[in-house]
Amino acid sequence: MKATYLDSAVGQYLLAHSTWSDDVLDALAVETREFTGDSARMQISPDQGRFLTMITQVSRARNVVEVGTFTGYSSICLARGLGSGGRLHCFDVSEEWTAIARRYWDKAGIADRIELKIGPAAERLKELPAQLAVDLAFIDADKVSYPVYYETLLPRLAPGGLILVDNTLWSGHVADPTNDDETTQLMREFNDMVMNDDRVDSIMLPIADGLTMIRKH
Ligand SMILES: C[S@@+](CC[C@H](N)C(=O)[O-])C[C@H]1O[C@@H](n2cnc3c(N)ncnc32)[C@H](O)[C@@H]1O
Repeated sequence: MKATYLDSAVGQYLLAHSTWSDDVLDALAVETREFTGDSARMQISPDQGRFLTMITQVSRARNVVEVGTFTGYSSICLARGLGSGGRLHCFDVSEEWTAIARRYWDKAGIADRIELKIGPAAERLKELPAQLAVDLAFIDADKVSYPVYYETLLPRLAPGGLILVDNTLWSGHVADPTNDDETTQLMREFNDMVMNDDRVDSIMLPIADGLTMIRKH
């Protein structure tokens, strides 16, 4: 488990009572650590991955957008939750990291459901076809651009559509009034923006580093 807001015994119990064991994802986690070193911390955790698969399934999402693909862990989890004909549109700036993702999409047998666009997502998101209605989006890229990703994706969602946003608890720093580092302040501003947006309802879940689930009215 990544950052946890539970004590360790409860955290271990939770892990032992959730299903997620998977050879492809385990191998991807190992290769990501070997190839990217410290950057491997950016990868989502297995419990979060299982949640992404389940929420994609239960929401019956057909068109899913991911902003921040890295080496592919979350994209595999999202793509696995898609029903027949479903598509995942991925965005990332890194050719190098997403080359690993492409290999694992093949291994996981889901490459034909995924389209990847390389470049700054704030620009490349504008290339999504105008008629494409997004059912579910997962935002997990540069924190400074979270408001732009949110404002770009929200109008594309049908009523009932979902946006999931990662790292919204930022290791708990957002709730520490003595912490005023730049990213903590950005995350607080983003969280306040969502909370004050009357177009949506939202819930902040203590999964991994905080995952906010936002539902458009
Ligand atoms: C936290 S990682 C994503 C982790 C991924 N969801 C996973 O499960 O492994 C953030 C990713 O955002 C990408 N990124 C950073 N700035 C970006 C930008 N302006 N546009 C698109 N992607 C960006 C990085 O290249 C990195 O791969």
